Amino acid sequence: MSDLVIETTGLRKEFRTVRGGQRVAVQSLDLAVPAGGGVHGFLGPNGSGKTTTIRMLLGLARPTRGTMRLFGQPVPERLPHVIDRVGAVVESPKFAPNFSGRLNLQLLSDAIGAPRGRVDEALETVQLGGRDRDRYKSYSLGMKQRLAIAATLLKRPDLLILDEPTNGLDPAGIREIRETIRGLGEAGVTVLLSSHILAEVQQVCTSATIIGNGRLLASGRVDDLLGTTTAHRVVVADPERAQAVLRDAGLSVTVVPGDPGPEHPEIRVETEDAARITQVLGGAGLWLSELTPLRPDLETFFLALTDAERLGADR
Ligand SMILES: Nc1ncnc2c1ncn2[C@@H]1O[C@H](COP(=O)(O)OP(=O)(O)OP(=O)(O)O)[C@@H](O)[C@H]1O
Repeated sequence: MSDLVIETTGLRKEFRTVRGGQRVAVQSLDLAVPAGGGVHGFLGPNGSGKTTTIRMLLGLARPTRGTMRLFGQPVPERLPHVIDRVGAVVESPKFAPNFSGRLNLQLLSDAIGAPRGRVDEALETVQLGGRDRDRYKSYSLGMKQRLAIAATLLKRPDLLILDEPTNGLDPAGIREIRETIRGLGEAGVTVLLSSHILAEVQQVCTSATIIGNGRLLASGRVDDLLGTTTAHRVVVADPERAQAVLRDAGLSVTVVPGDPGPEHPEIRVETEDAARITQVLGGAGLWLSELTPLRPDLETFFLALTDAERLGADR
C-alpha cells in the first residue's frame, strides 16, 4: 500500500499550438504528495504547468506520457474508484446565482446522496459568516470561493486539490481562505494547494513542490527546503562598539541600515549560535534590545530557483 496520496512519474503534457507547433507544458514531472493530512504547496510561476498537472490528475486532460496514481491507484484508469475521496476546486464552480449558498449546497448534497447534516458541517468549516441564506450572487469573491470549498467537503474528501484558491481576493479574503485551508490540513485532510504567491503559502504548508517550466525544481518539507537559521539580526544601543566586540570574538559581522532608517543601523551576525552572541555582547557590557534569527523565506528560495530555471531556459 502506497503512503503517497498523489504520485506522478515522468509526467509530460504537450499541447499543439495554433501554428502547428508544440508547447511542452509539463515535462518529466515526478510529484509525490505524502498521505497523512497537511497542506502541500504546489508552487510555480504563472504558466509553469500547475493547472495542467492538476487537470491531468483529475482526468480533465490526457497526459502525453508518464504515469499518475491517486491513493496508489493508477489514474485515469481507476479514477472512478478513488474520485469519491477527492475534492477539487479547479475552475470557478457553477452555482445557481439566485439560490442561497445553503440551497446550492443542499442540492449538491442531495445529488450525491450525502447524509443529512453534511451541509451544516461544510458551512461550519468554511465559516460563511451567517450569510449562507443570502443569494449566491450577492456574495463577495472570497465567499464564493469558500462556498466552492464547502461544496467539495460534502463528500468528506481525504484529498483536496485547490488551484490558486486565493486568486483575485483582497488581503482579508486571502486570510480567511488560508485559515480554512489550515484548519482542513490540521483536521487530517491532505490538501494540494497550487499557488504562485509564496509568502501566502509558506504560512500554511508543511511540505511543498516547486516547479518551473513544467519541471520539478525542488520538493520536500518546507523546513528542510529552507534550511536552518544561519544568521542573526542584532539591535543594540551602540552598534559600532558591538561590531568591534563581535569581530574581536571571531564572528563575521555586517551592518545593515535599520528600520526606520540608516541612523538606526542593525547588525547581521553570521552564526546560528544565538547564545554566543549574547555571551560576547553581555561580556562587554552591551545589552541586546533585539536578537532575531534570520531564515531564508520561501519567496527568496523560490525566486532563486525559478530565476536559475529561466536563465537555463534562455540558454
Ligand atoms: N489548452 C491549452 N493549449 C495550449 N497550451 C496550453 C493549454 N493549456 C495550458 N497551456 C500552456 O501550458 C503552459 C502551462 O500552463 P498552466 O496553466 O498549466 O500553468 P500554471 O502554472 O497553472 O499557470 P497559472 O499560475 O498562470 O495558472 C502555459 O504555457 C500555457 O500557455
